[in-house]
Amino acid sequence: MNSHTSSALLTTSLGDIPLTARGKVRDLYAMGEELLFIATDRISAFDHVLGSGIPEKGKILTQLSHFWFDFVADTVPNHLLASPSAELLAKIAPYESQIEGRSMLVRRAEMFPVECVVRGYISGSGWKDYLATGSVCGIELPKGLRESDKLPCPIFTPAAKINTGGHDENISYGVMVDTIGEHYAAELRRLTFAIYEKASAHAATEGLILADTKFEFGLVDGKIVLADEVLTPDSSRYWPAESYSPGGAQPSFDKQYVRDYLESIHWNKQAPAPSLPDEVISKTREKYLEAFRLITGRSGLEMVR
Ligand SMILES: N#Cc1c(N)ncnc1-c1cnn(Cc2cccc(F)c2)c1
Repeated sequence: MNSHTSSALLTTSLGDIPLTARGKVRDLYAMGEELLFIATDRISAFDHVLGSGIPEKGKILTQLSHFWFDFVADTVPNHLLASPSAELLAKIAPYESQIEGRSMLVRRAEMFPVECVVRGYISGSGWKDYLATGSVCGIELPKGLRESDKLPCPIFTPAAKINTGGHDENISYGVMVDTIGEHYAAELRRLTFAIYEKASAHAATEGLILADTKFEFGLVDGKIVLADEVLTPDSSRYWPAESYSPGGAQPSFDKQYVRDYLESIHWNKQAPAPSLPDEVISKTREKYLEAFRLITGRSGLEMVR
């Protein structure tokens, strides 16, 4: 066990602000209409939270979300709280040093129960569905695609949120319409493509392929807002363009060291997730910092907000 073992990463509450949701690597605390969205240093791989955290991962990914929320602000409003209440600020003040830079104060939104996934390349669950059916989410694709091939045009491949912590389930656009109605389904699809177009173009200028990404939207005062984290390596597949080679899985920009290590120890995924050697931790941290520098153009981890 090293200093970043998972036991040091789990907090159950922030004072009297109740924990309202816990993901693999994110925690959400709620105080009325204001939420505290905390990105932890936890890292998951192969759907398991590992026994070690990556120092500053939460801060790096939060600052990336801030950057991207601002970058696409002219395309879609977001859930960030412009002015948190004095009461909430007072409540979190004792924890500021623990959560500084890796927390977002956001407005409670009525979240759509759909993950809005857009794919510019065929990979992951999309590749599995394509192999099985020749299509993804009911969208028929050209025959003969190789894994990681660039698609003729980006596709919208929504997924239904599965609250049990399992995999979200790919659904057709028609099912999405049945779930949230034609108006919202069409608008979320339009926004998803518009954000992806802007973000993938920016990533490409920095030598990064944004292969796919997942957005979550909600309603605040009846208006659609972009919520959750956005365009982070945890919600997106980023590939280094210089090593792009279709015909197989691409190296993950941020998690390849972790994946290679887990493969090297022949980790049995039914066994408890192992801790990581310090070298894997430090190299992985460097990859997150590199993504931050490339995407934001900022040399250091100075806060965006
Ligand atoms: N963002 C946001 C949000 C919002 N602005 N209003 C209401 N609900 C949510 C909300 C609910 N679940 N999640 C995902 C999630 C799960 C687990 C931990 C997390 F930190 C985050 C996001």
